[in-house]
Amino acid sequence: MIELTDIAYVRSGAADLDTAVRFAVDVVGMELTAQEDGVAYLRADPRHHCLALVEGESGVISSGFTLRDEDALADAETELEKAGVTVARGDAAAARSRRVRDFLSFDDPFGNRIELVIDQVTLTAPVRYGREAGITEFGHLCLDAPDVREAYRFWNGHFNARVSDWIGDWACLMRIDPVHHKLAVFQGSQPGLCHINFQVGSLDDVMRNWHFLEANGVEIEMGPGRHPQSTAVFVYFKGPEGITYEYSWGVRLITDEDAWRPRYFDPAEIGSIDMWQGPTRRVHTQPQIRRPLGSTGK
Ligand SMILES: O=C(O)c1cccc(O)c1O
Ligand SMILES: [Fe+2]
Repeated sequence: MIELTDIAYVRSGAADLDTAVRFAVDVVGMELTAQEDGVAYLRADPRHHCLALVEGESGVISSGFTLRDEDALADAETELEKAGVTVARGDAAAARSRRVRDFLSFDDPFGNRIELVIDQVTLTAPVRYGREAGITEFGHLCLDAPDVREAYRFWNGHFNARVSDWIGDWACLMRIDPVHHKLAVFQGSQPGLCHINFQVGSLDDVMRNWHFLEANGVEIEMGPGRHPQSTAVFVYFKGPEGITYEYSWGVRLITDEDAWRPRYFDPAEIGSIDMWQGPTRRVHTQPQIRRPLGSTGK
């Protein structure tokens, strides 16, 4: 069993890097921590970055998760290879580019590129948020897969991911620590990034951000609303390069592991995604860039 200790980052291609960076800083409110070799690093909390925008073809490149140490990394490599998963070690330049000491990459059964990293760099300076959006941390990442049940078998079979709630066969919300979910898989025809979530400090932040987004002509994909699963109040919006962002506040913590029973919500029932029953627009997905394993492509 491979123990994911946290989410680390999303790495994503940007055909128009400057526009994507401007949006991430001026609209989403992240800090641009560095920009070099065609990669822009954005952070929302002490992690060096939780979003790396890589100049080039548009689309998600990989999603990173942290492991405890190098023994855990070596064990993960063995376990995945035993299960028939093709795994590649990152080279020094690729690790440096990710601001991690070492990492492995592999594809999930659907082609989502996953990276397991150790020693992601932490920055000690206070985050200089690009805007006062109230962001407190990188909250969760959500992948697409054509078969959500199969995706759960993968994540639960090899990793410490446990389902917190199902939304039919449409979505699986998984926890790797007490936070209701840090990883989710949504049904989609292709592998890809469904959305990236940032937690904000208060309900007021969600609502202020919603007004800010509307006033600045940003496309609201859904919300403000309240998810019945995590009980978080949310708003989804669309940024450049097909990236959907979510702000949310009030995520449920599952503190008694053994007492929690995953619920099953029917996506066809009213209120199953948004208890406030707001209009449901399709959450946009950023497709996965398919690259041969080992070619980290920066
Ligand atoms: O927070 C949630 O519960 C949630 C539910 C459905 C979809 C999401 O993106 C969520 O974050
Ligand atoms: Fe979400």
